[in-house]
Amino acid sequence: MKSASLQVYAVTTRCYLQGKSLYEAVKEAIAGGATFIQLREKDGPTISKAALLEEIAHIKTLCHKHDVPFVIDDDVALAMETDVDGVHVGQEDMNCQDVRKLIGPHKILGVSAQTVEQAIAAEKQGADYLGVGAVFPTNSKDDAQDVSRQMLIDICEAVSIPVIAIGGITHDNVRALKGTGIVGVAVISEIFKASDITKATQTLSQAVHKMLSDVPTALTIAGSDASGGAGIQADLKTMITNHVYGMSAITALTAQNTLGVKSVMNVTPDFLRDELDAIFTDIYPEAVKIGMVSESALIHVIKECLIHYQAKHIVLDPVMVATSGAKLISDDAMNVLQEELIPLAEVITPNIPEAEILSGLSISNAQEMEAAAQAIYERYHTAVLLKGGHAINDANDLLYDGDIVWFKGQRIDNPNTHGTGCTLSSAIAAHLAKGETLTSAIAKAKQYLSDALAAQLDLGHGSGPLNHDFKEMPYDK
Ligand SMILES: Nc1ncnc2c1ncn2[C@@H]1O[C@H](COP(=O)(O)OP(=O)(O)OP(=O)(O)O)[C@@H](O)[C@H]1O
Ligand SMILES: Cc1ncc(CO)c(N)n1
Ligand SMILES: [Mg+2]
Repeated sequence: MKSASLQVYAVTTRCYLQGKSLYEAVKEAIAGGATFIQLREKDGPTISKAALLEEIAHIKTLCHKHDVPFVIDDDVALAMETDVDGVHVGQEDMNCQDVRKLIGPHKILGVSAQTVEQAIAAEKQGADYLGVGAVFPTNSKDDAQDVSRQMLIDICEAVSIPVIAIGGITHDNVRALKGTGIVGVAVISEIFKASDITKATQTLSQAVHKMLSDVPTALTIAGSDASGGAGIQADLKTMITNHVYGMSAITALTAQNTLGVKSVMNVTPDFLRDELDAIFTDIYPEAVKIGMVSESALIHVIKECLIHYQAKHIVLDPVMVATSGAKLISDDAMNVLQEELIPLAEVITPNIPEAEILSGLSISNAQEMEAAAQAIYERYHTAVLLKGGHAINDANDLLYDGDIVWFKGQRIDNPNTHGTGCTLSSAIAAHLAKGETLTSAIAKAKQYLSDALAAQLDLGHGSGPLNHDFKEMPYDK
């Protein structure tokens, strides 16, 4: 069995067929691109044994004609009697080692798993693939246990046999499974509940192919840093090392290095619009990071384009001052940024001085960070990640989105912090592009930043850049 045959795995049900025979329904599903068929009789067969055997023989011939594997759920004896391609068993069914012995080495054995331990055990006992779920809420299986995205990722990493996801999957939500490591999805109602089964399978199949083949994409709208440690350059390095395809709309060129900013040349609003049009009409970014934008005319263009193209997962780093102390935004643009861009963002990432300006409160301890983050949140209704890099003792960042979540970090003894803010915000965007939740994107981004800082690169005469491409020495909290 090839992994490719697991891409669109159709699990049958008689619930919704309304007079159509199961054979007809399977035929339509295969015509629409189903690559695997599992016969499942949730409450036992509703037809006579003789009719069932005849139906199975019929479906088996059809599947073999189209090179589609055909297995039976639970009923090992029936699978052997009908000599189909294999069986699928759950944790409550027969032990998989015993099933493997019964069916022999050549038949397909699929196993349902909900934990890493179950997955590893099933692989050891001879499973050919794993079905993991429920990944979304579902009505098709009452006892289905919820499996988080992280659990799905952990299971895919823990085993070398192919993994498919199951449970509540539709053509609309399948994108969210991107980047988990699965090779396909199993569905019941998305296919068999449809009045046009062929069309529904085609739509699902297209969405699955897109989910499996696309690399995640992200865009940074920011300024270029000639010395490569911050801005666009930091963002693109961050995106590629976090396995996301990065694109850039440059708002300004800065002649800067680790000692400071010598001069700035903004692009024209028309040129920025051309950049954004070129990007959004071709390779659509699944997340957007916004960094340095120093003029209000540029902010207007960004706002219009983000709304026009319905941009998602916007991470706004309200860059005001460079690490070296240089001012990177005009006062007038500051106000426009606050009023026009902050409300569009999924999260904003001010450092302590920026949060003081945005909240009008002074910050000198953790309680004051919480109060300032809450004040900013209440004003703009946008989640706030208040970064603690400018605090003295630690490097704890605070997310306020109605609730408070602290992301704890140890202060790393490294004076080379040029571009930490840019790196953190683009890493968050990269993980959002991969489908992570906001809190898990922030946790992973912070870990990446800590590792890049702990790698102790020491370049330039001032506060130098991070090692975006560290390979070893992961920083252990
Ligand atoms: N010495 C350090 N050790 C560990 N983490 C740090 C250190 N300095 C900064 N950080 C972390 O780096 C991230 C960026 O925070 P910081 O407050 O430095 O942002 P910033 O001032 O916007 O950065 P930039 O100077 O690049 O604009 C945060 O997650 C912060 O906790
Ligand atoms: C271009 C650019 N963007 C952001 C920062 C913030 O550190 C910087 N120094 N330069
Ligand atoms: Mg910053």
